[in-house]
Amino acid sequence: MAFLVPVLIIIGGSTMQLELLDRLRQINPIVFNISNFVTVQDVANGINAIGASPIMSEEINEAQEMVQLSSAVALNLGAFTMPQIEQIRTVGHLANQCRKPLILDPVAVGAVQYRHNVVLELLNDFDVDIIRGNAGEIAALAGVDWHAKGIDAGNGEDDIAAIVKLCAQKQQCVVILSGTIDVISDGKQVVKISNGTPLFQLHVGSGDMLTSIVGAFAAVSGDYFVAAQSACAVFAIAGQLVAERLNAELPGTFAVQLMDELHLITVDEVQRNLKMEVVK
Ligand SMILES: Nc1ncnc2c1ncn2[C@@H]1O[C@H](COP(=O)(O)OP(=O)(O)OP(=O)(O)O)[C@@H](O)[C@H]1O
Ligand SMILES: Cc1ncsc1CCO
Ligand SMILES: [Mg+2]
Repeated sequence: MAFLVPVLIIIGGSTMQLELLDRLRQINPIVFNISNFVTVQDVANGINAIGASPIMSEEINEAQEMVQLSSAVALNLGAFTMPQIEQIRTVGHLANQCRKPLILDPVAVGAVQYRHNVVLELLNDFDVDIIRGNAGEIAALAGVDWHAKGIDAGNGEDDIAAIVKLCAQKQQCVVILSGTIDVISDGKQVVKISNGTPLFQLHVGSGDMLTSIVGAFAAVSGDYFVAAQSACAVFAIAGQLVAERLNAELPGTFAVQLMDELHLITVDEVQRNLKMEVVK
């Protein structure tokens, strides 16, 4: 087994464990995803590229085996149908029973009331460990007014750090609000990561990829707040490194090179580029 050099970045009492990236690549954890049909391929390849192992299923009869063989479970609610909700509910319960980290991506709950209602019911049914959404989605789950636009974040006036913290307190889990700045809270502390590139917004499914990569980091860390921060840093910096090499807005090239960069990015590159602050 290769020697792991611990890289701890401590900013104002919050700890970022960048060596989780190396641990993830050594362990190659299986992440079970309930994906959406729009971005399933990107999600599978994103998990693979970073160094984990994806598996997808829509069949309730294999839910138990799927949860048992995986080290984390990511539920993406991007395009569910009613029969699938029964599978999602079963998988959520099984993940709790088997103590597997459970990550939720509440796609478009800020824009579609039906989805919002379904997601709130599910959140009452089982415990999620990490929620990852954009501002429109996290504001909706926090109960804050926001003008979400379909799957996109939309606009709002409120302080996003306060929204993430409120959402984390309300849902009693770690919450990631991704966007120009990723804001992460466990309900007490709030951390901001200001890496990334606007090119992420030109690739549908960037957020879905991040959600499942958060699952891969949670699979190799007992601390979900730290896992969430590390995943956000690695993903945003991977995109940023690609954008810095491009000399025009090239969404197709960005998507292809993002996959390459997820595979190539090192702890050292993350450490050198990280822009992180603890919110007081
Ligand atoms: N303007 C931006 N500048 C820098 N990084 C960005 C910007 N917008 C998004 N990102 C990054 O893009 C990634 C995906 O987050 P985003 O909030 O766009 O997800 P999303 O809205 O759920 O996307 P999708 O619906 O396409 O899956 C995150 O790593 C985030 O940091
Ligand atoms: C475009 C789209 N519609 C439902 S899910 C999805 C992908 C982003 O989550
Ligand atoms: Mg999304």
